[in-house]
Amino acid sequence: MREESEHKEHVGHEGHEGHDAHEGRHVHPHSHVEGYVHTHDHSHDCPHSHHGDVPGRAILQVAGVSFEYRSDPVLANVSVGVARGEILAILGPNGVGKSTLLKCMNLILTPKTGTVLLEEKDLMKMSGTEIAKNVGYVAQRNESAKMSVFDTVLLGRKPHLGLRVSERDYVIVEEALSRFGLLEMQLRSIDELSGGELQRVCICRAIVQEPSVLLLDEPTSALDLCRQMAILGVIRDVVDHHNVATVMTMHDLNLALRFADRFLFMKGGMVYAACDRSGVTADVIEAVYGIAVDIVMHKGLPMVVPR
Ligand SMILES: Nc1ncnc2c1ncn2[C@@H]1O[C@H](COP(=O)(O)OP(=O)(O)OP(=O)(O)O)[C@@H](O)[C@H]1O
Repeated sequence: MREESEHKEHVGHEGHEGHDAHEGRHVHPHSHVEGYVHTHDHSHDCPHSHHGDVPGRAILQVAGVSFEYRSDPVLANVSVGVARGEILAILGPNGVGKSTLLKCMNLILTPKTGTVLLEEKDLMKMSGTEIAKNVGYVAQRNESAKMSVFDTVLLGRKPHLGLRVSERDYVIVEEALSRFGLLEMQLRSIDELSGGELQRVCICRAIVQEPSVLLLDEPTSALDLCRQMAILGVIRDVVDHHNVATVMTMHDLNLALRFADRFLFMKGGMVYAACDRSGVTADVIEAVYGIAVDIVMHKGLPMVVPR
Protein backbone atom coordinates (compact mmCIF):
# COMPACT_ATOMS: atom_id res chain seq x y z
CA MET A 1 0.00 0.00 0.00
CA ARG A 2 1.26 3.46 -0.82
CA GLU A 3 1.02 5.61 2.24
CA GLU A 4 0.15 9.19 1.99
CA SER A 5 3.35 10.79 0.95
CA GLU A 6 3.53 10.16 -2.73
CA HIS A 7 1.62 12.35 -5.08
CA LYS A 8 0.49 14.98 -2.73
CA GLU A 9 -0.61 17.32 -5.45
CA HIS A 10 -2.39 19.73 -3.24
CA VAL A 11 -5.25 21.44 -4.79
CA GLY A 12 -5.83 24.85 -3.92
CA HIS A 13 -7.89 27.73 -4.42
CA GLU A 14 -10.16 29.79 -2.60
CA GLY A 15 -11.31 33.17 -3.53
CA HIS A 16 -13.08 36.17 -2.41
CA GLU A 17 -13.95 38.10 -5.45
CA GLY A 18 -16.80 37.23 -7.69
CA HIS A 19 -18.44 34.61 -5.55
CA ASP A 20 -21.99 34.70 -4.39
CA ALA A 21 -21.27 33.40 -1.00
CA HIS A 22 -24.63 34.13 0.47
CA GLU A 23 -26.45 32.30 -2.22
CA GLY A 24 -24.36 29.18 -2.05
CA ARG A 25 -24.90 26.68 -4.79
CA HIS A 26 -28.06 28.20 -6.12
CA VAL A 27 -26.26 31.08 -7.67
CA HIS A 28 -23.38 30.38 -9.95
CA PRO A 29 -21.26 33.44 -10.30
CA HIS A 30 -19.74 34.07 -13.65
CA SER A 31 -16.23 34.68 -12.63
CA HIS A 32 -13.61 32.10 -13.36
CA VAL A 33 -10.09 30.96 -12.84
CA GLU A 34 -8.11 31.97 -15.87
CA GLY A 35 -6.37 28.66 -16.39
CA TYR A 36 -9.57 26.78 -16.83
CA VAL A 37 -10.83 29.33 -19.28
CA HIS A 38 -8.06 28.59 -21.71
CA THR A 39 -7.97 24.88 -21.43
CA HIS A 40 -11.27 23.40 -20.33
CA ASP A 41 -13.92 25.90 -21.04
CA HIS A 42 -17.02 23.75 -21.03
CA SER A 43 -19.10 26.50 -19.59
CA HIS A 44 -22.01 25.87 -21.88
CA ASP A 45 -22.48 22.22 -21.30
CA CYS A 46 -21.89 21.68 -17.64
CA PRO A 47 -24.64 19.85 -15.82
CA HIS A 48 -25.49 21.31 -12.46
CA SER A 49 -27.34 19.04 -10.13
CA HIS A 50 -27.44 15.30 -10.45
CA HIS A 51 -29.19 12.64 -8.54
CA GLY A 52 -28.53 9.07 -7.59
CA ASP A 53 -25.24 7.33 -8.08
CA VAL A 54 -24.40 8.61 -11.58
CA PRO A 55 -22.96 5.24 -12.69
CA GLY A 56 -23.09 6.01 -16.40
CA ARG A 57 -21.80 9.55 -16.31
CA ALA A 58 -19.23 9.43 -13.56
CA ILE A 59 -15.80 10.72 -14.50
CA LEU A 60 -14.45 9.13 -11.34
CA GLN A 61 -15.98 5.83 -10.31
CA VAL A 62 -15.08 3.93 -7.17
CA ALA A 63 -16.39 0.36 -7.16
CA GLY A 64 -16.31 -2.14 -4.34
CA VAL A 65 -13.39 -0.49 -2.57
CA SER A 66 -12.16 -1.93 0.70
CA PHE A 67 -9.17 -0.69 2.64
CA GLU A 68 -7.36 -1.57 5.84
CA TYR A 69 -4.54 0.07 7.77
CA ARG A 70 -2.26 -2.81 8.58
CA SER A 71 -5.02 -5.26 9.40
CA ASP A 72 -7.60 -2.78 10.71
CA PRO A 73 -10.47 -2.65 8.26
CA VAL A 74 -11.59 0.91 7.55
CA LEU A 75 -13.55 0.78 4.29
CA ALA A 76 -15.79 -2.07 3.20
CA ASN A 77 -17.18 -2.37 -0.30
CA VAL A 78 -17.59 1.34 -0.98
CA SER A 79 -18.95 2.32 -4.39
CA VAL A 80 -19.59 5.86 -5.51
CA GLY A 81 -19.19 8.00 -8.58
CA VAL A 82 -18.88 11.68 -9.26
CA ALA A 83 -19.74 13.40 -12.51
CA ARG A 84 -18.31 16.50 -14.13
CA GLY A 85 -20.03 19.64 -12.97
CA GLU A 86 -21.01 18.27 -9.61
CA ILE A 87 -19.86 18.38 -6.02
CA LEU A 88 -20.11 15.24 -3.94
CA ALA A 89 -19.87 15.69 -0.16
CA ILE A 90 -18.58 12.76 1.86
CA LEU A 91 -20.14 12.94 5.29
CA GLY A 92 -20.08 10.93 8.49
CA PRO A 93 -18.71 10.93 12.02
CA ASN A 94 -15.06 11.21 13.03
CA GLY A 95 -12.97 8.21 12.14
CA VAL A 96 -15.54 6.65 9.81
CA GLY A 97 -13.12 6.61 6.86
CA LYS A 98 -13.92 9.77 4.87
CA SER A 99 -10.29 10.86 4.41
CA THR A 100 -9.26 7.30 3.72
CA LEU A 101 -11.85 7.04 0.96
CA LEU A 102 -10.67 10.32 -0.54
CA LYS A 103 -7.07 9.06 -0.53
CA CYS A 104 -8.18 5.87 -2.26
CA MET A 105 -9.71 8.03 -5.00
CA ASN A 106 -6.27 9.10 -6.26
CA LEU A 107 -4.31 6.11 -5.01
CA ILE A 108 -2.44 7.94 -2.30
CA LEU A 109 -3.69 4.82 -0.57
CA THR A 110 -4.09 1.66 -2.60
CA PRO A 111 -7.39 -0.09 -2.00
CA LYS A 112 -7.21 -3.68 -0.86
CA THR A 113 -10.03 -4.61 -3.17
CA GLY A 114 -12.09 -2.81 -5.76
CA THR A 115 -11.34 -0.41 -8.58
CA VAL A 116 -11.04 3.30 -9.16
CA LEU A 117 -11.77 4.39 -12.71
CA LEU A 118 -11.06 7.79 -14.17
CA GLU A 119 -13.01 8.22 -17.38
CA GLU A 120 -13.21 4.44 -17.47
CA LYS A 121 -9.44 4.05 -17.23
CA ASP A 122 -8.09 2.08 -14.31
CA LEU A 123 -6.17 4.48 -12.07
CA MET A 124 -3.84 1.63 -11.09
CA LYS A 125 -2.59 1.55 -14.69
CA MET A 126 -1.89 5.28 -14.85
CA SER A 127 1.43 6.93 -14.01
CA GLY A 128 1.74 9.32 -11.09
CA THR A 129 2.10 12.26 -13.51
CA GLU A 130 -0.99 11.22 -15.43
CA ILE A 131 -2.98 11.01 -12.20
CA ALA A 132 -1.60 14.37 -11.06
CA LYS A 133 -2.64 15.99 -14.33
CA ASN A 134 -6.18 14.83 -13.85
CA VAL A 135 -6.80 14.62 -10.13
CA GLY A 136 -6.04 17.45 -7.72
CA TYR A 137 -5.91 16.76 -4.03
CA VAL A 138 -5.74 18.94 -0.94
CA ALA A 139 -4.95 17.18 2.29
CA GLN A 140 -6.61 17.86 5.60
CA ARG A 141 -3.31 18.91 7.13
CA ASN A 142 -0.95 20.78 4.89
CA GLU A 143 2.78 20.81 5.18
CA SER A 144 4.52 24.12 5.11
CA ALA A 145 8.02 24.92 3.99
CA LYS A 146 10.28 27.89 3.45
CA MET A 147 8.77 28.74 0.13
CA SER A 148 6.82 31.75 -1.04
CA VAL A 149 3.08 31.68 -1.60
CA PHE A 150 3.69 32.42 -5.29
CA ASP A 151 6.15 29.57 -5.77
CA THR A 152 3.91 27.19 -3.85
CA VAL A 153 0.97 27.93 -6.10
CA LEU A 154 3.20 27.80 -9.20
CA LEU A 155 4.15 24.27 -8.16
CA GLY A 156 0.56 23.31 -8.92
CA ARG A 157 1.48 23.81 -12.60
CA LYS A 158 4.17 21.16 -12.34
CA PRO A 159 2.29 18.35 -14.10
CA HIS A 160 1.80 20.70 -17.08
CA LEU A 161 5.19 22.35 -17.27
CA GLY A 162 7.39 21.94 -20.29
CA LEU A 163 11.06 22.78 -20.10
CA ARG A 164 10.34 26.10 -18.49
CA VAL A 165 7.53 28.06 -16.93
CA SER A 166 5.54 29.75 -19.68
CA GLU A 167 3.82 33.12 -19.73
CA ARG A 168 0.53 31.25 -19.56
CA ASP A 169 1.59 29.47 -16.37
CA TYR A 170 2.29 32.85 -14.76
CA VAL A 171 -1.03 34.26 -15.93
CA ILE A 172 -2.92 31.28 -14.50
CA VAL A 173 -1.12 31.56 -11.18
CA GLU A 174 -1.65 35.31 -10.87
CA GLU A 175 -5.31 35.01 -11.74
CA ALA A 176 -5.83 32.29 -9.15
CA LEU A 177 -3.91 34.22 -6.50
CA SER A 178 -6.19 37.14 -7.13
CA ARG A 179 -9.33 35.05 -6.83
CA PHE A 180 -8.14 33.58 -3.59
CA GLY A 181 -7.29 36.93 -2.12
CA LEU A 182 -3.64 35.93 -1.94
CA LEU A 183 -2.01 38.59 -4.09
CA GLU A 184 -0.94 40.70 -1.16
CA MET A 185 0.74 37.80 0.54
CA GLN A 186 2.29 36.19 -2.55
CA LEU A 187 5.86 36.93 -1.45
CA ARG A 188 5.41 35.66 2.10
CA SER A 189 6.83 32.33 3.10
CA ILE A 190 4.15 29.70 3.67
CA ASP A 191 5.75 28.60 6.92
CA GLU A 192 4.72 31.95 8.36
CA LEU A 193 1.06 31.75 7.39
CA SER A 194 -1.91 31.06 9.61
CA GLY A 195 -3.68 27.72 9.22
CA GLY A 196 -6.49 29.31 7.21
CA GLU A 197 -4.10 31.22 4.96
CA LEU A 198 -2.16 28.04 4.26
CA GLN A 199 -5.38 26.18 3.52
CA ARG A 200 -6.30 28.83 0.93
CA VAL A 201 -2.84 28.60 -0.65
CA CYS A 202 -3.14 24.82 -0.93
CA ILE A 203 -6.57 24.96 -2.51
CA CYS A 204 -5.27 27.64 -4.88
CA ARG A 205 -2.38 25.36 -5.86
CA ALA A 206 -4.79 22.55 -6.68
CA ILE A 207 -6.92 24.81 -8.85
CA VAL A 208 -4.02 25.99 -11.01
CA GLN A 209 -3.27 22.36 -11.63
CA GLU A 210 -6.47 22.40 -13.74
CA PRO A 211 -7.56 18.92 -12.76
CA SER A 212 -10.75 17.37 -14.04
CA VAL A 213 -11.34 15.92 -10.57
CA LEU A 214 -10.73 17.83 -7.34
CA LEU A 215 -10.46 15.95 -4.05
CA LEU A 216 -10.67 18.23 -1.03
CA ASP A 217 -10.27 16.94 2.50
CA GLU A 218 -12.23 19.26 4.77
CA PRO A 219 -11.45 22.31 2.63
CA THR A 220 -12.96 24.79 5.06
CA SER A 221 -11.77 23.33 8.35
CA ALA A 222 -9.35 26.19 9.10
CA LEU A 223 -11.42 29.00 7.61
CA ASP A 224 -13.52 31.67 9.24
CA LEU A 225 -17.20 31.93 8.33
CA CYS A 226 -16.65 34.55 5.66
CA ARG A 227 -13.85 32.61 3.97
CA GLN A 228 -15.76 29.33 4.21
CA MET A 229 -18.43 30.90 2.07
CA ALA A 230 -15.92 32.58 -0.22
CA ILE A 231 -13.85 29.50 -0.89
CA LEU A 232 -16.80 27.19 -1.35
CA GLY A 233 -18.24 29.83 -3.68
CA VAL A 234 -15.08 29.74 -5.78
CA ILE A 235 -15.02 25.94 -5.80
CA ARG A 236 -18.68 25.91 -6.85
CA ASP A 237 -17.87 28.37 -9.60
CA VAL A 238 -14.98 26.31 -10.93
CA VAL A 239 -17.14 23.18 -10.83
CA ASP A 240 -20.02 24.89 -12.63
CA HIS A 241 -18.09 26.72 -15.28
CA HIS A 242 -15.23 24.38 -16.01
CA ASN A 243 -16.94 21.06 -15.76
CA VAL A 244 -14.81 19.82 -12.92
CA ALA A 245 -15.94 17.00 -10.63
CA THR A 246 -15.31 17.67 -6.96
CA VAL A 247 -15.39 15.40 -3.94
CA MET A 248 -15.03 16.95 -0.52
CA THR A 249 -15.14 15.54 2.95
CA MET A 250 -17.03 17.78 5.32
CA HIS A 251 -18.34 18.04 8.84
CA ASP A 252 -20.61 21.03 8.41
CA LEU A 253 -23.86 19.58 7.10
CA ASN A 254 -25.33 22.98 6.40
CA LEU A 255 -22.39 24.05 4.26
CA ALA A 256 -22.61 20.72 2.48
CA LEU A 257 -26.33 21.19 1.83
CA ARG A 258 -25.66 24.64 0.51
CA PHE A 259 -22.80 23.88 -1.86
CA ALA A 260 -22.89 20.18 -2.77
CA ASP A 261 -25.14 18.35 -5.22
CA ARG A 262 -24.93 14.87 -3.81
CA PHE A 263 -24.15 13.40 -0.45
CA LEU A 264 -22.46 10.19 0.60
CA PHE A 265 -23.17 9.32 4.22
CA MET A 266 -20.75 6.81 5.69
CA LYS A 267 -21.31 4.63 8.72
CA GLY A 268 -19.02 1.89 9.98
CA GLY A 269 -16.74 2.19 6.95
CA MET A 270 -19.62 1.56 4.58
CA VAL A 271 -21.99 3.68 2.54
CA TYR A 272 -25.12 4.27 4.58
CA ALA A 273 -26.83 6.54 2.07
CA ALA A 274 -26.00 8.16 -1.27
CA CYS A 275 -28.52 10.79 -2.19
CA ASP A 276 -29.28 14.22 -3.45
CA ARG A 277 -30.52 16.99 -1.20
CA SER A 278 -33.98 15.50 -0.88
CA GLY A 279 -32.50 12.34 0.62
CA VAL A 280 -30.84 14.19 3.49
CA THR A 281 -33.49 13.48 6.10
CA ALA A 282 -33.57 13.70 9.88
CA ASP A 283 -33.69 9.88 9.96
CA VAL A 284 -30.51 9.52 7.92
CA ILE A 285 -28.67 12.06 10.05
CA GLU A 286 -29.82 10.47 13.28
CA ALA A 287 -28.79 7.02 12.05
CA VAL A 288 -25.36 8.21 10.94
CA TYR A 289 -24.45 10.69 13.67
CA GLY A 290 -26.64 9.40 16.54
CA ILE A 291 -28.21 12.77 17.19
CA ALA A 292 -31.82 13.88 16.75
CA VAL A 293 -32.19 16.82 14.38
CA ASP A 294 -34.83 18.84 12.67
CA ILE A 295 -34.52 19.86 9.06
CA VAL A 296 -35.89 23.33 8.58
CA MET A 297 -36.16 25.34 5.42
CA HIS A 298 -34.42 28.68 5.39
CA LYS A 299 -34.69 30.83 2.28
CA GLY A 300 -35.28 27.76 0.18
CA LEU A 301 -32.37 25.76 1.58
CA PRO A 302 -32.68 22.88 4.07
CA MET A 303 -30.82 23.42 7.31
CA VAL A 304 -29.97 20.83 9.92
CA VAL A 305 -30.73 21.93 13.46
CA PRO A 306 -29.82 19.62 16.34
CA ARG A 307 -32.73 19.19 18.76
N1 LIG B 1 -2.15 6.19 8.80
C1 LIG B 1 -3.02 5.50 9.56
N2 LIG B 1 -2.64 4.37 10.18
C2 LIG B 1 -3.50 3.65 10.92
N3 LIG B 1 -4.79 3.99 11.11
C3 LIG B 1 -5.23 5.11 10.52
C4 LIG B 1 -4.37 5.91 9.71
N4 LIG B 1 -5.09 6.97 9.25
C5 LIG B 1 -6.33 6.83 9.74
N5 LIG B 1 -6.43 5.72 10.51
C6 LIG B 1 -7.63 5.24 11.18
O1 LIG B 1 -8.58 4.90 10.17
C7 LIG B 1 -9.88 5.30 10.57
C8 LIG B 1 -10.48 6.22 9.52
O2 LIG B 1 -9.72 7.41 9.51
P1 LIG B 1 -10.09 8.62 8.54
O3 LIG B 1 -9.07 9.68 8.75
O4 LIG B 1 -10.29 8.10 7.17
O5 LIG B 1 -11.49 9.05 9.13
P2 LIG B 1 -12.35 10.36 8.86
O6 LIG B 1 -13.76 9.92 8.66
O7 LIG B 1 -11.75 11.18 7.78
O8 LIG B 1 -12.20 11.10 10.27
P3 LIG B 1 -12.30 12.65 10.69
O9 LIG B 1 -13.69 13.09 10.43
O10 LIG B 1 -11.99 12.61 12.16
O11 LIG B 1 -11.27 13.41 9.90
C9 LIG B 1 -9.74 5.93 11.95
O12 LIG B 1 -10.05 4.95 12.91
C10 LIG B 1 -8.28 6.31 12.01
O13 LIG B 1 -7.82 6.24 13.35
